[in-house]
Amino acid sequence: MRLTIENVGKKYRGGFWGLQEFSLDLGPGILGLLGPNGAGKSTLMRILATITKATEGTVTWNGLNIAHKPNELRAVLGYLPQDFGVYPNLSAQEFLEYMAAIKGLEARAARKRIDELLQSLNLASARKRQLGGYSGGMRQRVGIAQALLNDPQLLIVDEPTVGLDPEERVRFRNLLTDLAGERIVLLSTHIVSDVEATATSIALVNEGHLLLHASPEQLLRQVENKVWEVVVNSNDLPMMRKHYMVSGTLRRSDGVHVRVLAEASPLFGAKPVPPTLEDAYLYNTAPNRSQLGLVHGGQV
Ligand SMILES: Nc1ncnc2c1ncn2[C@@H]1O[C@H](COP(=O)(O)OP(=O)(O)OP(=O)(O)O)[C@@H](O)[C@H]1O
Repeated sequence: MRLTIENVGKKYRGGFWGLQEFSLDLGPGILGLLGPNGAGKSTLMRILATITKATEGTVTWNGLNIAHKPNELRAVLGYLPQDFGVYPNLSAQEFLEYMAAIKGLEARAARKRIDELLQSLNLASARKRQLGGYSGGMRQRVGIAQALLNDPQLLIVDEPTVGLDPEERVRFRNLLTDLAGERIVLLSTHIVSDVEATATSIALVNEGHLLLHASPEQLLRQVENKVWEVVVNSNDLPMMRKHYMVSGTLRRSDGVHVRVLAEASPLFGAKPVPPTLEDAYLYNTAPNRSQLGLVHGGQV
């Protein structure tokens, strides 16, 4: 199974390009599509889900152009859009039966599949309750259930953890990991820890462009020996932020522990620390990259 995206661009009305010269070649695994709001993630996902057409470039699914032959992909596609709406007066069971009918599943096979999904998504006991009374996490699990009705080979989930509490978020990530295997899963998010926990590869997207496609390990290697920690007085924080690429701060009894991204030791007393994906994300997307090269001799 292969999804190939070649030089894809999407121009919106008014001439604005939401996506440009975007290329990726994907096989089975979980791809984390990571980028800030407005980067173009949903645009790409809508093109892949055959909801909107690319203005230029091609997407092929197992060699077939999805713009010309969308049905081959649609038959094996599961899609959880960002603005997934549920019908508040339907129960989970009714909603899934309705979605199965829309997807053209045969009724008996659909009932069996719905039973399995309600069990595996821990919704069986709530199946008869109206969706309007579900928590955010439960609603997202119903969203995933409808995306899995046809046991998709390509599963697309757009910002699935938005609005979930931390416990629900962790549960959802575990669920995605369990779902991987012999399918391509595309998970779009602006939350680094979502992809840290699940992705086999990460595509960083910014301003409509693919910045890079790499494994989490490759991303971490990129910032190895470039992350430093320095303890400063809280009054010095504004100055630190002005002159350095600060990727995090922690208040402790001895002062503020500031994580700084820099090519070389940024300050006297700065300690090298192991990088995280959050550091790598900032390294690639920060607007003011000149801060990386700043080397200061003296203490703050
Ligand atoms: N229908 C549209 N018409 C015009 N511009 C659009 C349309 N949809 C998206 N855009 C613009 O295209 C760019 C990419 O949007 P997109 O929704 O793909 O980003 P995103 O990475 O998914 O961010 P978010 O998480 O905020 O949705 C943004 O600048 C957005 O304003």
